[in-house]
Parts: sequence; C-alpha cells; structure tokens
Amino acid sequence: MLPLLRINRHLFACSSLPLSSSPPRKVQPFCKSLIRRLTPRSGAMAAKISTAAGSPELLFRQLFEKESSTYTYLLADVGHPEKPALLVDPVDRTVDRDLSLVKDLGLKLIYAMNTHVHADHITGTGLIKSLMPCVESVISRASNAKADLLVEHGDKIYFGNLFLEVRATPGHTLGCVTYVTGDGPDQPRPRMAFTGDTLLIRGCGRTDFQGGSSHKLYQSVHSQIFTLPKDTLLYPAHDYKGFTVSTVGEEMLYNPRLSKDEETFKSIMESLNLAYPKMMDVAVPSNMVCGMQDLPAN
Ligand SMILES: N[C@@H](CCC(=O)N[C@@H](CSS)C(=O)NCC(=O)O)C(=O)O
Repeated sequence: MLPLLRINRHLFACSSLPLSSSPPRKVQPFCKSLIRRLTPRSGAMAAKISTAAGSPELLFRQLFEKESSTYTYLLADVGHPEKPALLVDPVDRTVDRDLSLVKDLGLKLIYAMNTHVHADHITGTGLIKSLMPCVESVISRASNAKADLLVEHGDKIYFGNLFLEVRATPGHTLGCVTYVTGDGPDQPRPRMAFTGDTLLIRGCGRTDFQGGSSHKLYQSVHSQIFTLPKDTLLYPAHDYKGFTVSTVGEEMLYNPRLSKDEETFKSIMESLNLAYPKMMDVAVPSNMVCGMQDLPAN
C-alpha cells in the first residue's frame, strides 16, 4: 500500500471540491426510475455536461494487473472540454499507475466503477477516493455493497457526451453487471461491453460462491450479452491465457462453455473444481465497502 502514497494528491485534485475541506461522502441511494441518466453530482461538472460542447470522442485504454490477471479499463470523452473519464475495475496495486496515466492524458476522473464485488483482489476504488475525493465510486445496488452510486439495470452512466448502459448479468455473483457503451448516433461503433467476470474470453466466471448460479449466468449471457450486435467488442475483467479482447459473434461460436445448451453448461460448471481465490477472505469484505476501510487517513 505505501508506494501508492507517493502520488501527489494535488496533481489529481478536482477544481469543484477542494481536497482539504471535502466532507466525508455519504452513500446516497438514487431515486428509482425506469431509465435513469446518471451524471456527476458536482455542480459545475453536471451543469457543463447538460449543455456539453464538442463531439464525443472516446479515448480507451486497457490496463493489466498481473498478480490477479485483472484488466482495468480507462474511458474518457476527449471531445468534451473537461475530458471526463472513468475507470472500470481498478485494482489497489495499480492505482498509482492508473492515476498517473489519467494525469498525463489531462483527463478529469469522475467515476471509479466496479462490475461486481471481486473475490480475488482489492478494488482500487477506495484508494482512488482517498486521493481524489471528488471521484464517485460505482457498483450495482444488487451487490449490496456500499458506494457513492448504486446502479441498476437500464441506468445510463454519462461521462461527457458518452455513456455506459448498465445491464444486470448475475450468475458469477448476485450483483454482477456488464457496462455497455451507448446505443446512439454519437456513441462509439462497434459497441464495447465490459463484462467483468460474467463472460471471459473462451470462458466465464465461476459460479460456486457469492450467490453464484450457473443457471443465472447462462441466462444473463444469452439474454444480455449474446443479444448485442455480433461485432460488439468484449472486454472481460480477467484473462489467464493472454487474450485481450473478443467479440459477441466469436464467443457465441467458440466459447467452450456458453456456446453449449444450458444443461451441458451446468455440468461443465459443476466439474470445474477450482481452488478458492487466495485473497478471498480479505478481498470480499474490503470490496463490500469498495475498498474504503483501513485506508490511510487523508
Ligand atoms: N487463482 C486465482 C483465482 C482464479 C479464479 O477463481 N478466477 C475467477 C475469477 S476471480 S473470483 C473465475 O471465475 N475463474 C473462472 C475460471 O474458469 O477460471 C486466485 O487465487 O486469485
């Protein structure tokens, strides 16, 4: 943890919320509605987004954490004057690298998002918030974890003029979601889906703990991911074989688990016999509060 403290907090400070006087953030549930448009809560940013100038232009980076074989994704709208950015599934060990990149690229990080409560590593969300209190943590309401924003199926998470759509994809855990780039004239093509551990390249997340269910995972993938356009790019939270990206069409054909019928899939999942993740007993409690406990005092 200590090396992370080397980050110069002022380099990442938000203009709208001074670090020194920022109050502790409360987890405030959002009002429920059918489709909610989530924009940052800091007044200046939200006001600019609603009348945002500039054509949306996606900046995208795939980042890797080698001890847990985790991918973190950086997305930003660099067509927007403030270059608002978000991180999907940051890892505590690589927060300094990720924030340095954010700074180098002149981005304004607004969200640190999780696809689910990870069992194999500690999320970087807590450390990011300790360094940049204006960044809002995001996780699904169904995960029962604490975060600034608790998202639900159908929500749209805006960063500048780009957005991610939230799709509930339970099965690996009860609260797993897949974040999909928007469907609209100004949104990136092909679409991109950040599948967490729901769908891995030629594999999928295990279903033997944290409310896992092979029935739910199968239904989630077939109803929420395999129904996306076939050229949709798939970006998982892990890869253990060196793959970086796949497509919906490719996984529908070649995924050795999910291209099968549901009964075959269930018997494959029952016979995986995987050892429990080494960090599970530490990672799950920490990730239930988005890594916000036991952090060095600000
Ligand atoms: N050996 C690793 C954990 C490996 C593992 O269980 N990976 C999970 C995702 S992280 S909970 C998984 O779902 N794997 C599916 C598979 O088919 O491998 C460790 O000890 O951390």
